[in-house]
Amino acid sequence: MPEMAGRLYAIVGPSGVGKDTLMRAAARRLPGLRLVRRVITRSAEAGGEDFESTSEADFARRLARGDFILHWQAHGLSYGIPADVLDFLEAGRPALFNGSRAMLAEAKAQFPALEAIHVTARPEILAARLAARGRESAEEIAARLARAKIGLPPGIKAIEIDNSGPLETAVEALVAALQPESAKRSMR
Ligand SMILES: Nc1ncnc2c1ncn2[C@@H]1O[C@H](COP(=O)(O)OP(=O)(O)OP(=O)(O)O)[C@@H](O)[C@H]1O
Ligand SMILES: O=P(O)(O)OC[C@H]1O[C@H](OP(=O)(O)O)[C@H](O)[C@@H]1O
Repeated sequence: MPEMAGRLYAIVGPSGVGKDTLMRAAARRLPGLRLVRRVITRSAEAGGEDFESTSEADFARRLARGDFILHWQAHGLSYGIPADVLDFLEAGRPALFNGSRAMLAEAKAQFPALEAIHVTARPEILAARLAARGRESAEEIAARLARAKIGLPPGIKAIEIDNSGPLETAVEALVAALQPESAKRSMR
């Protein structure tokens, strides 16, 4: 197994760029990598990633109790990263979560060693992928495409991966980024 420290990684980028697909492919290549199962106030029937569905009221209760190490809102939904990810990091295992570009400054303030991985793809490719995935309505897809342009917050450094082309090319870049020495070399 490739060498990996107990580091926390956030994969970010516009909706439909392929974050979940890349995460699953990287986990198949790196058996020690922990993929974080997010808590989301989205219906369990939505499909897509493996997540824990909850209500707004339950999310708020858990947030107040300190159950999330990071949390944010986007697309009218609340997202939480469960605190049990700390156990994996403390045990020296790396963990990767699907994050939000908008919360990266806050996440880096809280976890200075956090590595951000920014995945991009050309706008027409995003539109085609969201339509083909079919998880959202046409109206929701339009809102996600409008948000695609926000980019990274000013001053935030990230490893850049273009997933406009074949999936395998981006998977290789992600696997390299998740291994500390290569990650350092490709930092901007
Ligand atoms: N390189 C690629 N080539 C072709 N299709 C791809 C590629 N990468 C991802 N896809 C497809 O694009 C769609 C969106 O991917 P995915 O759900 O992983 O995106 P995401 O970034 O996690 O989106 P969201 O943030 O909305 O959850 C999926 O149907 C996936 O199979
Ligand atoms: O636009 P920004 O702030 O980067 O991301 C906001 C949210 O959009 C995506 O949500 P989902 O996975 O489609 O529910 C990301 O995973 C993130 O949680």
